[in-house]
Amino acid sequence: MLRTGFVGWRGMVGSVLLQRMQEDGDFKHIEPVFFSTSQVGEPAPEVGVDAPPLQDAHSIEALKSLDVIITCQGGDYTSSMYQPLRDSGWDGYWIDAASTLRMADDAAIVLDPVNRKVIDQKLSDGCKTFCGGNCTVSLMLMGLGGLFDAGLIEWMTSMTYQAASGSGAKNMRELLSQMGQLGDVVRSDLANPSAAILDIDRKVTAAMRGSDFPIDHFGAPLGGSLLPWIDKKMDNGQSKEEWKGGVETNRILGTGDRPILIDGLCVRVGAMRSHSQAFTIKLNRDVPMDEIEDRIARHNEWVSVVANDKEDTLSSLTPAAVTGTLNVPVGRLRKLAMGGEYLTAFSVGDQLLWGAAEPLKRMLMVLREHKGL
Ligand SMILES: NC(=O)C1=CN([C@@H]2O[C@H](COP(=O)(O)OP(=O)(O)OC[C@H]3O[C@@H](n4cnc5c(N)ncnc54)[C@H](OP(=O)(O)O)[C@@H]3O)[C@@H](O)[C@H]2O)C=CC1
Ligand SMILES: N[C@@H](CC(=O)OP(=O)(O)O)C(=O)O
Repeated sequence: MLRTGFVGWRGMVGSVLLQRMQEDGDFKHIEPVFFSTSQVGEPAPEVGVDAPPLQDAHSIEALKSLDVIITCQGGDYTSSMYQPLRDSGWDGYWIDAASTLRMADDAAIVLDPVNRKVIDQKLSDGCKTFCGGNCTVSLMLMGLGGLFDAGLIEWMTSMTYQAASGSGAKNMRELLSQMGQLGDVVRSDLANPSAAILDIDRKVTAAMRGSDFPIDHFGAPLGGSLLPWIDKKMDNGQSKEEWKGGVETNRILGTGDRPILIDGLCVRVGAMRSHSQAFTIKLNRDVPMDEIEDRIARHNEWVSVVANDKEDTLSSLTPAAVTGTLNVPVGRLRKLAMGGEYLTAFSVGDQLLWGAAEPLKRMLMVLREHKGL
C-alpha cells in the first residue's frame, strides 16, 4: 500500500478531496497519514481507516517517510517545502493543488479523462511531480474534450463567470455578507409591494458604495456587481488567470510546438462554487451540429449536452443546478452569425470538484494502477 500523506486536508479543497475519497472507498487502498501546519498531535480525521495523530507538515523527516504527498495547502507551502524535501533525497510522488509547479520542466498537469496518455508517458519517464490544473482550464477541457480530441479547434476564446469559492472560504463568506447587507437595507421596502423600485435601487447602490460595506477580501463589491479581474497582471495586459487558460490547456494536452491559441477575459461573479464559461470556438472546418454534439457528449462520463432551448438551459446549465455534482453540462451550442466554422457554447462545473479536488483524487488512482497496487 502507498503510504500517502495529506497536507491541507482541513481547507476547502482538501475537505472536498477527503469527502470524495471516502465516497469512493479510496482510503481502504492506501495507508493515510495526515499533516497539519497548526494542529500537530491532534487526532486524525475520521476516514474509515486508522491513521496516526496529525504530523508536522513542516517536518522534512516526517514527510520523507511517505511514498506520496497530496497537498491542498496552497502555493506558499509548496514554495517553502517542495525543494528542501527533494534536496533531502526524497524521491516520492508529489501531487499538488497549487499552481506553483504546474509549468515546471519536471512536472505534469493532471486531468486524466483528458490527458491520461500524457500522464502515463510522464510516469513511464520517471516524472514524480503532478499538479492539478487551474479550475477554469480543467472545467473547460472536461466540457470540450471531444472537440480537442478530434483536432477540430483552431482557436478559442473563453469568457468566464467565476464563483467566489475560487478566491477561498473567506471570500465566500464575504459574498454572503454583502448580499445580506443589500437585502437588509431594503427589507421593509421589499415587504411593501407599492415601494418604488428606483428608491430600492438607490438604497442598494448607496449601501454597496458605503464605507461599511464588507470588501476586505474582494477589495470591491461583488454582491449585486461583478469583478472583471482575477489574479495578478501579466506584462501583456492579460490577468494571470487569463494567461493560464492558454498555457495550461496546451500543457495538459501536450500540444508541444503546435499550441492552440486560447484567450479571453476572466470575471468574478456572485456565484458560490461553480464556474461558468462562454466560448467562441473557431473550428478547422464547418462541422455539422449533430457531429459536434455527439463528439462532446461521448468524450467522458461526466459531460452532457444540454438542448439549446430556454427550459433545458435554465434547469440544467446553471451553477444552482450543477454545484455539488461532478456533472459538466455544455449547452447554448449553435453556429454564430460569422459562419459555419464559428461555434458558441456555454459550460458550467463545480470548481471544487473537477476544478480542484477530483483530478488529484484520480491521480492517486492512476498511480496505484501504475504501481500495480
Ligand atoms: N479554492 C480554490 O478554488 C482552489 C484552490 N487551489 C489551491 O488549493 C489551495 C488551498 O485552497 P483552499 O482549500 O481554498 O484553502 P483554505 O484556506 O480553505 O485552507 C488552507 C489551510 O488553512 C488552514 N486553516 C486555518 N484555519 C482553518 C479553518 N478554520 N478551517 C480549515 N482550514 C483552516 C488549514 O491548514 P492546517 O490544518 O495546516 O492549519 C488548511 O489546510 C490554494 O492555495 C490553491 O493553491 C486550487 C484550485 C482551486
Ligand atoms: N484562480 C481560480 C482558482 C484556481 O484554481 O486557482 P489556481 O490556478 O491558482 O489553482 C479562481 O479564482 O477562481
